[in-house]
Amino acid sequence: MITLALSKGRIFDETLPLLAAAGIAVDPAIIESRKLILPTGDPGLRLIIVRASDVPTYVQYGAADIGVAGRDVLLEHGGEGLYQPIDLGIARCRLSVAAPAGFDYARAVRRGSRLRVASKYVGCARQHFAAKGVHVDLVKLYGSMELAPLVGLADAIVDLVSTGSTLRANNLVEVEKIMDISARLIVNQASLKTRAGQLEPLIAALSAAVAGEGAVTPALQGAGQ
Ligand SMILES: Nc1ncnc2c1ncn2[C@@H]1O[C@H](COP(=O)(O)OP(=O)(O)OP(=O)(O)O)[C@@H](O)[C@H]1O
Ligand SMILES: O=P(O)(O)OC[C@H]1O[C@H](OP(=O)(O)OP(=O)(O)O)[C@H](O)[C@@H]1O
Repeated sequence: MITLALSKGRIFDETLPLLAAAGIAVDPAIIESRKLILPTGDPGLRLIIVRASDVPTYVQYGAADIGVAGRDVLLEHGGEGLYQPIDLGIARCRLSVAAPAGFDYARAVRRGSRLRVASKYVGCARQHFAAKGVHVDLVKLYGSMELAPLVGLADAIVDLVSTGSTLRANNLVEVEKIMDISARLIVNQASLKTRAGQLEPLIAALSAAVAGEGAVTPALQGAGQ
C-alpha cells in the first residue's frame, strides 16, 4: 500500500484532478467524513490528511511515501530526505513583501533602517533580507499576517499573494516579489528504492497528467502489489 499525504483545501482540491488523470479516482465528498486516512479507487493507494506544513515531515519520516507540498513549505522545512521529482503547477501564488500603503519601503531599505517583519516564512524571509543586506527583526506568526502592520506588530510582512485581494482589503501593498510558488510532488527517498515498482508508475502517470497528456492507464493497479 502506497500512502500519499495531502492537506485539506486547495492542495486536496487541485491534486484530485491530477490523480483522476492518472487513473486514480477519489470522491471529493470523502473529505467531509473527517477521517484522516482515506481510500482511493485504487486498492494500492491511500490518502492521509495532514496540515500543509506537516506534509514534508510525514514524507521525510516515511509515514507517507509521497506527498504534495508548496514550495514555500518545502523551503521552510529544508527538504531533507525528500526527492522532489515534479512541479505539479498547482496552488500557484508568490511569496512577497507587503507593507502599508503609506510606508516607503524602498526608502527604508535604502537608508539601511532596521525593519520589523512578521511572517510564517521566517526562513525564506531571513534569507531574502540577508541577501539584500537589509537588517530585519523577524516576528514568527502562524496566520493572519496582514494584521501585523495594521496594529503595530511589524513594519512589513512576508506572505503569499495570489489575487492580491487580501492585501487590498487590509490597505497593504505588495512592495517586492521574493519568488513564485507552486506545489511539488515529494517522495521519501527510501520508499523510492524499496517501492520503486509502485512509485515509479505513479510518478510517471502524475508527470503525464501535469504535462496534459490526458488519461493514462491506471498507475498502480497490477504494478507489483
Ligand atoms: N492564496 C493562495 N493561492 C494559491 N496558492 C496558495 C494560496 N495560499 C497558499 N497557497 C499554497 O497552497 C499551500 C497550502 O495552503 P493552505 O492555505 O491550504 O494551507 P496553510 O493554511 O497555509 O497551511 P497550515 O495549515 O499548515 O498552516 C501553501 O503552502 C501555498 O503553497
Ligand atoms: O492574494 P490572495 O488571493 O488574497 O491570497 C493570499 C492569501 O492566501 C493565503 O491565505 P489563506 O490560505 O488563508 O487564504 P485563502 O484560503 O483565502 O486563499 C495567504 O496567506 C494570503 O492571506
